[in-house]
Amino acid sequence: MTAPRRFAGDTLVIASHNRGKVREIADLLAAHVRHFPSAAELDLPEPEETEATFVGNAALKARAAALASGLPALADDSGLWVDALDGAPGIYSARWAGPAKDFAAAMERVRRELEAAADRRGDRARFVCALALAWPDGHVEAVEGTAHGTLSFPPRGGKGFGYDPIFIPDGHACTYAELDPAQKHAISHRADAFRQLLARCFA
Ligand SMILES: O=P(O)(O)OP(=O)(O)OP(=O)(O)OC[C@H]1O[C@@H](n2cnc3c(O)ncnc32)[C@H](O)[C@@H]1O
Ligand SMILES: [Mg+2]
Repeated sequence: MTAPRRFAGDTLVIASHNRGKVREIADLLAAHVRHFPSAAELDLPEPEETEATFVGNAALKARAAALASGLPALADDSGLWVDALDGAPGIYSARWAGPAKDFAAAMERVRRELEAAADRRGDRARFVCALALAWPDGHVEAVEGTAHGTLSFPPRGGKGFGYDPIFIPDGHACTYAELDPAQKHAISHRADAFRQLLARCFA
């Protein structure tokens, strides 16, 4: 096995067009990287996510941004995995919200499909976050983090983004959207992935 490649520079492109994610990634990176322009700030195109896995799509997005910018780039591909829906919406989590990014509608679809699920496997779910760090020469390092929990309806809380208002992380009584950013960072799927990436590429 070859050793992981370390990140040595002071600028890392955040290859995401999702402002909620970019904010969380910037928080989690702040102590380790000096400059982290986002793909939107650099006007980089948003590639089509054609892979079948979180890691595959994270690598695709990171590689595209590294090639287009000539700088190392970090991408996040994440989503909500609902046990009773066999993992849906999963890698399609953003697509369930449609071009208008209507997460109220996407959360309502989760509720409807959960209610209709024939085998009533309950309300267990997890958030998954794959992070991929790519260099302009095409090299990629990738990790995947998870946070387990249950779903709760109606949606609650005004913090966070996306599906946060329906996800209650294990060990808590409130949803992700009711937690302050620092509390979410202590337990989130994204923080879990960052712990692994920092140990692998920034140590
Ligand atoms: O691909 P980029 O440009 O990074 O932005 P995106 O929003 O399309 O991101 P994804 O393709 O990874 O889709 C992930 C979806 O899952 C949702 N999601 C990911 N992490 C989340 C979190 O911490 N809390 C709530 N929802 C989350 C989020 O709203 C996205 O719609
Ligand atoms: Mg996306």
